[in-house]
Amino acid sequence: MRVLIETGQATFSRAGEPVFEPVDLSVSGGQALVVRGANGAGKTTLLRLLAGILRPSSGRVSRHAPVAFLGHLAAFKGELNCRENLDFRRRFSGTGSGMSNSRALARVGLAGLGLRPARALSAGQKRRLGLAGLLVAPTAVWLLDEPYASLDDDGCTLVDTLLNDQLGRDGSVILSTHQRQPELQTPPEVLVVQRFAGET
Ligand SMILES: Nc1ncnc2c1ncn2[C@@H]1O[C@H](COP(=O)(O)OP(=O)(O)OP(=O)(O)O)[C@@H](O)[C@H]1O
Repeated sequence: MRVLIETGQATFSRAGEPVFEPVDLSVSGGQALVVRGANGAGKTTLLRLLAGILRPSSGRVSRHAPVAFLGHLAAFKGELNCRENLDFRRRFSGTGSGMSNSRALARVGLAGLGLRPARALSAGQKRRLGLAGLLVAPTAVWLLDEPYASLDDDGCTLVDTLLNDQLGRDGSVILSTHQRQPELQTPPEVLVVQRFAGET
């Protein structure tokens, strides 16, 4: 299977010091990678590096396919309603056509909330809207930071289903999680991010 995203000895520095020990990873279509590590180890930083939001201060990050990043805080405009946010996401991503708004909202359990401003959604509903964003603008690589956060049991099962669907389309998923191990048809690889230990 084709490699969709990879790194070679990649790290990111703040104030001249690497956040985490250099990371080598390679994820192909149909593969999932779970990123683990202690609080502050650098999981979010690594995912932002993979997304291209940050640039590596040493080593390399190579993206061979379009990526979507879903962070802790959903990147939605609070004053826009759910449908408008999904329209924005679709236009902004420029990727191929995905689900319609109404189908995506129904898929994530937000049917009937299309006209509600994003700021008026509960924490879990905001996470679900983020998932809908992945469905309206499909990409080969999903980078998900704590995708189970704020979700109820049904929401967590929904995440697992969407992950399995993505892998079934030969997409890739890289996700961080403290809460639970994803229940996937093919067991994911695990990468433990190690906080930079300093020069020895
Ligand atoms: N904008 C920033 N400015 C300065 N330091 C930052 C910034 N963002 C993160 N850090 C620091 O970088 C380190 C890694 O943070 P990061 O959020 O990547 O960790 P994490 O592994 O995702 O943590 P958690 O499990 O708590 O979510 C931490 O020490 C954090 O304080």
